[in-house]
Amino acid sequence: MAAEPTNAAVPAIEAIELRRSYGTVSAVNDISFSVRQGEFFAVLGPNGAGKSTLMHMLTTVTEPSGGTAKVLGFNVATQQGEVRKLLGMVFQDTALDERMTAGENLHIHAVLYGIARQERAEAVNRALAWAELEDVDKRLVRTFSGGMKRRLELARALMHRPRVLFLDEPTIGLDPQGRRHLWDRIASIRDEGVTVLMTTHNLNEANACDRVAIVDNGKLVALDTPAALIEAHTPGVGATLEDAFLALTGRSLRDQGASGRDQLLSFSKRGGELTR
Ligand SMILES: Nc1ncnc2c1ncn2[C@@H]1O[C@H](COP(=O)(O)OP(=O)(O)OP(=O)(O)O)[C@@H](O)[C@H]1O
Repeated sequence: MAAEPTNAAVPAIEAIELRRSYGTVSAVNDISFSVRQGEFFAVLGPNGAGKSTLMHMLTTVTEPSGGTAKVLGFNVATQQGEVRKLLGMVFQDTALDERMTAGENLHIHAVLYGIARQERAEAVNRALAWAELEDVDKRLVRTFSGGMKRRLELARALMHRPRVLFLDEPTIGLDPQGRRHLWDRIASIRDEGVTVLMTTHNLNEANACDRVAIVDNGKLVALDTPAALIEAHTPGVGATLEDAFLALTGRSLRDQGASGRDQLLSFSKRGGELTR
């Protein structure tokens, strides 16, 4: 079920003065940017910077407090149905039903996204092959490793051939083998012309993207190619994207001032993995 082609000049994603507040907290504060169709785009930021909130607004999960966001020209606040058909998403919390098999999880997605009955079995098989999970399609998902679950989620998100894919820290919690394997799968999406917006704390992954947006305290503080960010913010031989990131966002630990609830939330969002 391929989506209708869109004029190539229309941005894949557009945020205009986008805002979201929680009480007195400005989680996202007047952020504007535009992502071209087919672009690989990373959003980087310290803990609590507003990355997930931004992604949730762009995917119609969270209503903006102000401003506008569009996916391929459709407004996320007023044209949610159109937007949802065009996008795929993999968030940090698994959306798989662990009491079902891999094949059943994919089949349900095919039904929900309107893949025609006669095409479903082939779509499920194609997704299993893409995720390299053909041999375990009848196993319950709760018996899968973290890497297998993440590959299954990604394959599922691609089943209805979305034009724009949103990935919230896609490789977090995986061992180097699992991370590399999943990253190779993500990189293969690039060849198919799908636009990808991902949040990540992994600077190598951000470095491999076409452009990187750096957010801090709900604000967009820089947006450019990795090479241009390094050149502009930490010129010098051997400077890295991590150097540029630290130059732009400082070195203070963001969880330090957070409430106990925030720290627990942040910890559990990472599946119990301590990252700092
Ligand atoms: N549902 C909510 N209710 C209240 N505050 C929230 C809620 N969601 C996010 N926040 C607050 O908004 C701010 C931004 O949070 P967000 O989760 O978007 O950051 P993040 O950049 O994704 O962080 P992390 O890297 O730790 O996942 C934080 O101060 C957070 O505590």
